[in-house]
Amino acid sequence: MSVLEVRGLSVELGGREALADVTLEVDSGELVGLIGPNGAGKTTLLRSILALVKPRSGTVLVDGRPAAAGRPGVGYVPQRHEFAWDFPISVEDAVLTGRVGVIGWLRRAGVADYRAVASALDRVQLTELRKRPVGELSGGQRQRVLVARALALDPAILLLDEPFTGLDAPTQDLLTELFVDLAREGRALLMTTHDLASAVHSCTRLCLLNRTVIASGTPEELAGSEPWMRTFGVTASSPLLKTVGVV
Ligand SMILES: Nc1ncnc2c1ncn2[C@@H]1O[C@H](COP(=O)(O)OP(=O)(O)OP(=O)(O)O)[C@@H](O)[C@H]1O
Repeated sequence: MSVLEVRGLSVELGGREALADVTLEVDSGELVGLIGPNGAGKTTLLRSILALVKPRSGTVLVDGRPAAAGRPGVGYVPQRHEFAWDFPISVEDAVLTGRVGVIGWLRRAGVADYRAVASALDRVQLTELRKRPVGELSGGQRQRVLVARALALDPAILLLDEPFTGLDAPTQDLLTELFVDLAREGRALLMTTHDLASAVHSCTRLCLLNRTVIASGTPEELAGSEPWMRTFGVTASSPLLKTVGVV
């Protein structure tokens, strides 16, 4: 059984079809790159998996059970601008908010919660900054906080929405290495990204999306230009094809 199974998912937003008959599976041990142009429906797909968007039709199963908002087992790393960085809390407390679904809103965090936070901070190499207010962090440090916040749940699947936007090369390398390691340890990862070269290099599988799944396969299986041209609506002379190494 796959960790994530999306079957025939269609979603309408503002009277327009954002996703049409999307079928996708992500297994334990996979780092799947969700690739597509602006407006392709990538974020909508992640939000549907989190049950934050109601589909018109289709099903989403996580570990064989219907997706439900806030359920443990699904770690979500939103785009950086979606988090309230001006909220006066420390790095440690921001990461702890990732466990609210486990702790409950009105209960105090326990030893297991603080242990999970410490371990997540260690994985993103932020232990030294744990007492710093989140408002004082750089963009790269903020991105690492969001990853730690999702990891603190010890999720079976990690959903990452454009985790590399605006990051310098060393921070991007650190996170890429972490994602590859998490997949090797048996987690399932689904990541949207516009960094095509990096996705081709580091993902075990790519899912090309433009409202529906145009193609899915290992980077080697997607070595022809046709699915990329269809997904992005570009011609055979597009530099994009060079970036992904298919010409
Ligand atoms: N709340 C909303 N109401 C109406 N339409 C929406 C809403 N959110 C998104 N859309 C539309 O749904 C489509 C898919 O948007 P989505 O954000 O999922 O794309 P994306 O692939 O994540 O894009 P990007 O790469 O630009 O982040 C777009 O046409 C967008 O305008």
